[in-house]
Amino acid sequence: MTDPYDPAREGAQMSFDGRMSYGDYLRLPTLLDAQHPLSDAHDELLFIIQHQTSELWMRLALHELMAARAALQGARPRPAFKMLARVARIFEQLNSAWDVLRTMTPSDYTTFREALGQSSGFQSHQYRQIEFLLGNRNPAMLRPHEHRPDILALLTAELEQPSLYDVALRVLDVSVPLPKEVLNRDVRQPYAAQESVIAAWTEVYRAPETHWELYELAEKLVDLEDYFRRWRFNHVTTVERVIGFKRGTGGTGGVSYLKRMLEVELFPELWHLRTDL
Ligand code: HEM
Ligand SMILES: N[C@@H](CC(=O)c1ccccc1NC=O)C(=O)O
Repeated sequence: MTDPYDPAREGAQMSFDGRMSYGDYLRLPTLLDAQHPLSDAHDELLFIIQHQTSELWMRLALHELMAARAALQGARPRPAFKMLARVARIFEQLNSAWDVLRTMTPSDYTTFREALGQSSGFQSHQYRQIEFLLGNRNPAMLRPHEHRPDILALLTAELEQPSLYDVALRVLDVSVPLPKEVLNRDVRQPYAAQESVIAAWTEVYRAPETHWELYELAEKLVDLEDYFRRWRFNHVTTVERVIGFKRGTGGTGGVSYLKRMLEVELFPELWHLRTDL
């Protein structure tokens, strides 16, 4: 009879006394001690893990987006393209995650919804920072964070900086000059589409071979927004499936609020230019 396989014979490390192990490096004790359901409902753990994993992916998305913006500001477009492509994939990951959550029926959710009180994804500061960074800016969204000066400071600092799209427009301006009002706008305020910007991006799309990097930048942004729109759509559809037209725990109209958010255009001119190309 042969001995059972022992990975130690081929060198697998088996002793972690005084050595950093997998769990040490990944801080698993902290990570796996952060799930505290407030009810006895079976599905509450799914709900918690779904949100915690989403927040982890959002953390990575922010890391990539901030680096991509810095790379564009530093005239390093190629590393920025790589990071933007990764962010689109992160959103794809978040999109697939809805398939797991959708296994929770309205009957399952009502067993613990009351335990959530007035908490809601509406108060996700990382989500709000992603929106602000991409260019969907509304200072009113700072208010739910007023009780947390540290988070408020992060979000306010984000509003003070040009958004990813503001930076993309400055890159565009180097080859296709834009009006001063576009470049010197108050970056804290919501962005409104401009005819002059449509005209500038149209030049890029009419001659991709002349403006190859701008063309690539534009398509990376469109790709990212495409995935982001799918996330919003998956969210609102799941919400309607699970709570119908009830008001949200965060106090908004629920589905009506989320449907309104479907109309947001992050990089409006990149979509508008296509009609007359
Ligand atoms: C059964 C599952 C879910 C339900 C019923 C639900 C419901 C809602 C509702 C009704 C709102 C509107 C705000 C309010 O009044 O509460 C909202 C906002 C939000 N939810 Fe969810 N949600 C679910 C899952 C998720 C998941 C998995 C995430 C991932 C992080 C998420 C993130 C958000 C975010 C970021 C907002 C703010 C959106 C914005 O302001 O544009 N939600 N959700
Ligand atoms: N707004 C949801 C509650 C909810 O989904 C939620 C609650 C706490 C933490 C995250 C949540 N997810 C997204 O909004 C509701 O109205 O049922």
